[in-house]
Amino acid sequence: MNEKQPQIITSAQMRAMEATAIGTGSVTGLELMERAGTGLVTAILAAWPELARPGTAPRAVILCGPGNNGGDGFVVARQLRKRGWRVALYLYGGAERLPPDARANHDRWCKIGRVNPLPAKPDFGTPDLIVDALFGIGLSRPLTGFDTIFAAISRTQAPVLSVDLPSGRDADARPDTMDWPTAPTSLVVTFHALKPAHAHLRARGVPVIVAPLGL
Ligand SMILES: NC(=O)C1=CN([C@@H]2O[C@H](COP(=O)(O)OP(=O)(O)OC[C@H]3O[C@@H](n4cnc5c(N)ncnc54)[C@H](O)[C@@H]3O)[C@@H](O)[C@H]2O)[C@@H](O)CC1
Ligand SMILES: [K+]
Repeated sequence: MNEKQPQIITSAQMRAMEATAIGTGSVTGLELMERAGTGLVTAILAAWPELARPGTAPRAVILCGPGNNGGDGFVVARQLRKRGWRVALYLYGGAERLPPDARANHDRWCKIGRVNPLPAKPDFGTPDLIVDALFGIGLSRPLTGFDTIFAAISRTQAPVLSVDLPSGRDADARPDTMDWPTAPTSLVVTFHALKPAHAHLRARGVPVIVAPLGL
C-alpha cells in the first residue's frame, strides 16, 4: 500500500507543540485561536455550501464550554455573524472562569452578540447548524449531566459541527472504553493533526477534517 498514513499525535503532543510555538514567540495563543476559528468557518462553508449562498441568513446555535474549546466557539460566532448569520450562543459555566484567550474572544463577542447561559433542559428550535464547542482535548474526567443537552441537539435534526472533538470524547481513548454519552456529530474539524479518537471516528464513518494552525 502506497497510501500515506495520516499523522496521529496524542493530545499531550498537541499541547506541547502549541506551548513551544507560543513559548518561542512565533505565535500567540490568541492568534492560534483565531486560526482555529477561521479553519472551522472555512470547513462549515465548504461542507454546507447552501449556507454560504449570498442573501441567506442562516441560523447557527453555538454551544461554548468553559475552556479554550469554548474560545474557538466565540471566534466562530463572531466570524459567522460578520457573514450575516443569525447566531444564538450558549455558554456552559461562568465567563469569569474562562481561560484568558477564551475570555478575550468572549469579550469581543459580547460587543456584537448575546451570551445565554446553557439551560439544563434546552430547546434550540430549528437552526441550520449547531456548533459544538463545549469540550475538546481538555476533557479530564467522565462527562456527566449532559444527556439532556445532547438529546436537545439531536432533536433539532440540524447538522452538528464538532470543534476538535464531539464533546465528551476522550481524544486519546478508544470510544468503547468510555461509558458516558457524547455529543452527536456530523463533521469533526480538528487542528494540526489527528488524535487517536479521530482515527476511531473515521473508522466508524464520521468525517474528520484537519485544519492547519501554521505550527
Ligand atoms: N492555544 C491553545 O491551546 C489552542 C486551543 N485550541 C482549542 O482549545 C481546546 C483545548 O482547550 P482546553 O485545554 O481549555 O480544554 P477544553 O476547552 O477542552 O476543556 C477544558 C475545560 O473543561 C473542564 N472539564 C474537563 N472535563 C470536564 C468534565 N468531565 N465535566 C465538566 N467540565 C470538564 C475543565 O475544567 C476546563 O474548564 C482544543 O480542543 C481546541 O479546541 C485551539 O483554539 C487552538 C489553540
Ligand atoms: K467540542
